[in-house]
Amino acid sequence: MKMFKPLLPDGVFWYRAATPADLARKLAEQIALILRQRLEVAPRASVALSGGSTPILLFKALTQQVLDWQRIDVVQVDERWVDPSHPDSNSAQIRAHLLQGGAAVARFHPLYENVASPSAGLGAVGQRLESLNWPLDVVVLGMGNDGHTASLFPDAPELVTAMAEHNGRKLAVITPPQHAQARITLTRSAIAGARNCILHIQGDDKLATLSKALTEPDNWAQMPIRAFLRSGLHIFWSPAK
Ligand SMILES: O=C1O[C@H](COP(=O)(O)O)[C@@H](O)[C@H](O)[C@H]1O
Repeated sequence: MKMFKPLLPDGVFWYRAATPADLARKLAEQIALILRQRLEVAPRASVALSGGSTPILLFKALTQQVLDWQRIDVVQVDERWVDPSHPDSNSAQIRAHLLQGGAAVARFHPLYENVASPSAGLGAVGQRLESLNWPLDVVVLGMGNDGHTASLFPDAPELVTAMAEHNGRKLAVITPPQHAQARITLTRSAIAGARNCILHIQGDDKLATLSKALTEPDNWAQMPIRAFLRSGLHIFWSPAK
């Protein structure tokens, strides 16, 4: 099993664990610590969570954390435009694995509305997010092996707008040509503006993707994750098993 640490830019922190479960525990502790510290100085604290397969163990570990959950805002990094009963729904995963037990009282802000398309739902979802205190306190990103993060896909026609650095918009609709489902995602500026940004990845394939992304840091059009591989990022990695 390879467990090397890639050569990271200055100010990028690296954590690794022996298994995905250990990694999830370590990361949940770190997120809870940040949220508790924030709650000492602010009435509420926020965490934005990714979808896909990687974060499920994290959700389960996070739900075990002792936190004043009533004062926590849970946001999605991105969502596939499917009904919450669909197995690909990222919000359904958060509901099933995180918003349980003590964490059930957290305030959840799904990036979904029961309308035909993300374009039709964008206004209502955006309005919901306006009630949050910005910037977000913690954003936990995932990464696909095509270099996408959130739903910022390399080949999406909306990518340039969603990646605009000083785009005042927090959300973008994304229609990745390779995927059947349209998406809604936090924009680069909403993610990059967060107080804490974490990348959560597992397995040698993701490590290889990360190493590739680090070779051409400015070329985010091919691998949007590159825009976030910068000082202040905390990367949590473990082998896949
Ligand atoms: O489609 C998505 O993929 C990425 C990575 O997912 P994973 O299954 O490889 O963990 C995820 O970060 C993103 O939120 C999700 O919508």
